[in-house]
Amino acid sequence: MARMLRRLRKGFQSLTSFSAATIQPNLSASESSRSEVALLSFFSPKPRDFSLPNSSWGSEMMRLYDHYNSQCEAETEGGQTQGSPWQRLPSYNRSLKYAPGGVYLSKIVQSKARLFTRNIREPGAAFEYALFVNKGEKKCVCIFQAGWLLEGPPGHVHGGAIATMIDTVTGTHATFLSGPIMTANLNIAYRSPIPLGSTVLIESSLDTQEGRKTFISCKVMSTDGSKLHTEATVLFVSINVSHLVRGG
Ligand SMILES: CCCCCCCC/C=C\CCCCCCCC(=O)SCCNC(=O)CCNC(=O)[C@H](O)C(C)(C)COP(=O)(O)OP(=O)(O)OC[C@H]1O[C@@H](n2cnc3c(N)ncnc32)[C@H](O)[C@@H]1OP(=O)(O)O
Repeated sequence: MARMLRRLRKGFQSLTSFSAATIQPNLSASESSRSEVALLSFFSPKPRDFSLPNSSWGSEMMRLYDHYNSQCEAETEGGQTQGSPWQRLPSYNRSLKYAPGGVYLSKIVQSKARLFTRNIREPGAAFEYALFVNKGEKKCVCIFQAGWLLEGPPGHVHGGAIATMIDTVTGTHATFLSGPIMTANLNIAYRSPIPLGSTVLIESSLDTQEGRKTFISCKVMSTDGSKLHTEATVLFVSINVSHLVRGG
């Protein structure tokens, strides 16, 4: 049990200690990002980072990725990091890779467990997204391209898929700010439908932290900011990681 808890804690801690990707000097940011993925998958034993660009990303997704990624802290040749409040958060297909599960999960289920938003293999089919956190302003921006498997109303994104992305972005943001949390309350107002295949911005901002409670607001908008698609308020409650192992 103590070993399980140590592994869970390690997973949460790693969320706040990522360093931004190093950009190769002779390539454009997009070329560099794409080649980084290819190289990683061939030579690195590291798990795949799903928030790096892939061939399914459209031009708007790439433009926004390059825009935010260029503002992130970069490692200099001396191994120092340049002071920038922005940081790109990597994203893996297991929420906590080493979490052994609770008494309520069999070993078979746990070994097959995959993060909901990262479990469809075909690039571009479902949730394509990358998150950037601004430590100074305590806000987080996600660029999200909604694939064809997320259809709800004809030609538009399912409300449950939008809720999933809001929970994912604000939940990651709350974890970054407050450590291990669970969503206690999620209120959503759907203002205008999101066309399937489009790229949108999801902005998460901290409202208040009161004891164990972290209150976050979230907006889903068109990339030029002219259209509000969805807004939400979310309450997260800090938990002791043993809450997850014991099954609540
Ligand atoms: C899971 C963590 C994710 C980490 C990410 C890791 C790295 C990143 C990797 C990948 C990114 C993906 C990120 C995804 C994130 C998704 C997160 C989810 O979707 S979580 C699943 C859905 N949520 C549940 O299943 C909760 C079920 N509920 C519970 O377990 C409990 O009710 C809990 C923990 C929420 C609270 O239980 P208590 O016993 O610990 O605490 P009490 O005393 O009830 O509440 C504490 C305070 O909060 C208020 N509170 C609690 N629930 C409330 C509610 N529903 N509405 C309003 N207030 C509430 C209470 O009134 C109290 O306030 P007063 O201190 O008295 O002021």
